Amino acid sequence: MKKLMAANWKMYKTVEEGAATAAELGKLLGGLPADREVLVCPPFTMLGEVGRALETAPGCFLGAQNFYPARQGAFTGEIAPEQLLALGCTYALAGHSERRHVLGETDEFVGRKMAAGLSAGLTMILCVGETIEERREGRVSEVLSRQLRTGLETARCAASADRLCVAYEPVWAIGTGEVAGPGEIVEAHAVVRETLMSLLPETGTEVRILYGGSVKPENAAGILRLDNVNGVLVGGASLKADSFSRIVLAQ
Ligand SMILES: O=C(CO)COP(=O)(O)O
Repeated sequence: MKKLMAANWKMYKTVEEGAATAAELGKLLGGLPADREVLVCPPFTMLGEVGRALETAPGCFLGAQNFYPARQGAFTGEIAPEQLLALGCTYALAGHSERRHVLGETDEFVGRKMAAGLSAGLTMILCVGETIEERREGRVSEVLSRQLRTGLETARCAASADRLCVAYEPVWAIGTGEVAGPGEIVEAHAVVRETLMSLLPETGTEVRILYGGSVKPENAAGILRLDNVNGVLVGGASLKADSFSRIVLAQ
């Protein structure tokens, strides 16, 4: 199973800055090891330019951070999965903690996005993770299995392992510099794996599970060696080509 090294640029960069970072990244990743794949999820505005800059970089894919779960229609300000595919996107995120907690997306809405994205032909990354309060209350596995169950409920029939990934991103580790400890990551990824195996008995063992939350060049190699860690989803440290390429190549 190839490790997926994913960048989430969130709401950062102008078109020019994004294109320049992607071009630099393409050069730095010339010798991408055979067991790694790279994904860049920039803001909508620069999908075309970033896609073009990464076109010649082998093993690099383009992803969207979000979309609206409908084919087309009167949804002012929204973007459809088909419009992303037409721009060269093959991946998209759903259920990121910032969308759940800042933008109020519910488990049910995340489930609709998973179903719409998968049936349109995108590879979907379902993001799950507990808040610090939920962890203190001992509710990590309850929260993760609920988010996975509702996220995949309507999407299950369309979810083949090669077009589904899960990202475990503890909310308290995102953008805080406080990376989860190895024990916490292994435990949470085991819960995700078990839940996937019960929801998708045929393919649950093959779904890649990424870790996200304060991944840096200094801690990436250690995280990537942990059980059931099949890649990383990187925010802040993915914004500079140099630091993201060091994460991508970390051994
Ligand atoms: O939210 C994240 C990736 O989706 C993680 O962000 P940071 O790497 O900045 O903690």
